Amino acid sequence: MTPDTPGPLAEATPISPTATPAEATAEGGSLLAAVELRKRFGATTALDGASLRVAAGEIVALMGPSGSGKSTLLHCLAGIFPPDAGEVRYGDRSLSRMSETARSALRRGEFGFVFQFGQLVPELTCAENVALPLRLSGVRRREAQRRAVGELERLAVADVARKRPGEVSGGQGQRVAVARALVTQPKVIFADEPTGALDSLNGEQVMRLLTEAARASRAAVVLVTHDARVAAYSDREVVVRDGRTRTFG
Ligand SMILES: Nc1ncnc2c1ncn2[C@@H]1O[C@H](COP(=O)(O)OP(=O)(O)OP(=O)(O)O)[C@@H](O)[C@H]1O
Repeated sequence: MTPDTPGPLAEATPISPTATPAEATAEGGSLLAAVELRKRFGATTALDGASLRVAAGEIVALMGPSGSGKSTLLHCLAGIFPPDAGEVRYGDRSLSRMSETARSALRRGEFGFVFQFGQLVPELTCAENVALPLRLSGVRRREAQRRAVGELERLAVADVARKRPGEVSGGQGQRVAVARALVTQPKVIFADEPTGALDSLNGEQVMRLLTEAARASRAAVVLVTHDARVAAYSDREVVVRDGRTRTFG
């Protein structure tokens, strides 16, 4: 973004807190909440009392120095690994009290993921990659393919539907990954450095498409980034430092 370009928030559609789906809202109106999370890896303390609340439809950027615990917080929030202490709540459910089967059903059904590298299956076409989460949820092949192509159109990469990930550019591949994260209409999208491997123009495009699509489907986004231009697409920035969150939203 050039300095004279209006910031992305200027043209973003404001979100309404009343859009929160009542059935998935914890006390205090948050969809997802981390309370006093602690996590160690051997002698390293990754999280040291990190807390965060995310409202339905809200886009939150986690920022902070390298090694401060951002990715660990994102992984705990997504139920990918458990905290040693503290609690993650999704609506009125505690992730730590759920079985691993229930947690993975939650991840498949309600969450979407976008990472920096290597997330597309190289043997499948881009459309098949986007259709994959639907197929895993039992959607029939033809319907999954139809919805995948629709999602690729929304991300302006329908032309790569039949190509394999190795045949598309980094920016196109990342849009395909965003399409795959959105195709199940998740309530929360977790994105860890989603533009980290892209140049700034492609990074801006991916962020614009990701946030527009998330707002259109009222999905919340939890985003880890080092880049202030990427964080500018969020509604709120939370700084993680030494395993602690500096704000509690
Ligand atoms: N699987 C792991 N095994 C051992 N140590 C880990 C593991 N994952 C994270 N850590 C350590 O925990 C701390 C927090 O790591 P984390 O990846 O959460 O930080 P980060 O803020 O996301 O960093 P970066 O911005 O560099 O990606 C670091 O000291 C890291 O080395």
